[in-house]
Amino acid sequence: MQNDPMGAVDAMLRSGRVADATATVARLAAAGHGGALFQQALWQLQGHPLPRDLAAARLALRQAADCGHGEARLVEITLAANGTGAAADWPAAMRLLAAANAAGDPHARYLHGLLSAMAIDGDGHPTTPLLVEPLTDDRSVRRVRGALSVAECTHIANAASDLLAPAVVVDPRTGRHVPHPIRTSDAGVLSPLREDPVIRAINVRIAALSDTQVAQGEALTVLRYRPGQQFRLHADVLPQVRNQRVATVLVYLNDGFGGGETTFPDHGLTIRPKAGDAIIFDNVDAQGRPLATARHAGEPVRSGVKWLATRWIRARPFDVWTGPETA
Ligand SMILES: O=C(O)CCC(=O)C(=O)O
Ligand SMILES: [Fe+2]
Repeated sequence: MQNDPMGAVDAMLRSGRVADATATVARLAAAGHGGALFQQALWQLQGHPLPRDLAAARLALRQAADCGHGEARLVEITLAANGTGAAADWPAAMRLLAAANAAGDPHARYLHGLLSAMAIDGDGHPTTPLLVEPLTDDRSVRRVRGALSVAECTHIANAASDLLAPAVVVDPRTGRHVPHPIRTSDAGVLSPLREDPVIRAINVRIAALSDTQVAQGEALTVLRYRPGQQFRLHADVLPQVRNQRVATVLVYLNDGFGGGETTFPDHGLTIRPKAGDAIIFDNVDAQGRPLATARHAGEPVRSGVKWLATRWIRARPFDVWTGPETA
């Protein structure tokens, strides 16, 4: 136990001694223990058991990284790129990534490889315009073929794979979780902690494709549909929110499965998923009123597994930490 003070902290948490655990971590962090600094940063990012303090988390990560804590270094790179706890600083994130790569970190090397294959400038913005093809006469549904590479699609699916959970809603009568009536797929949300520079650059690309700012996007959500699973006919607009979902970008992460088409019945439109293709559609009209014709469905998957990433885009910048319901 003496050699592994963080093991003792785990034991305290398991036995419900939360105050002891936070006090021990605070003491170790003040003494410059990398693992404790990293733990403190994670708690400050999650907002429990410590209050959320994104700027303090960044400081703790910096100190942990200086102690040679490899995971802290990777999280610091992620947050520097996506602007958590400080303004987004792509060049700084790239310098930190290059240093981690030079120090032999295999994950940094992998991320660096994916980023090197992207056509992006020194701020992580796409340099080559992608062709946006209208799929409806009113141009409210559009497609960009090959918006993402196969390697990028695989990276997104892998980044969410340990987060995937069945869709549930709370039954107002019993208070129990019951299966979601509309969507039966599993989902995982790539919060800023998971929005590494590769995913950040993809979110910036999605913003460019949809002519929006990256800050308007909700966290990228990955959906996985197994045979029989579907997203029944629905609209993406939310009831009673001030900051409405004005547009949606879907990216198909794979293909080769049976079924799983995206349909817009009011447009008579059926889209066959192809890995890397992005579908962009408006959920509201020019006055900001919900567009009835934006109703759409993910048809049941008949065979194989369908993977998709969704970015719901708000009218104004959206704080991903406060969650979709409170915005
Ligand atoms: O799976 C699909 O094709 C549709 C997904 C969808 O409607 C959504 O993510 O909002
Ligand atoms: Fe949808």
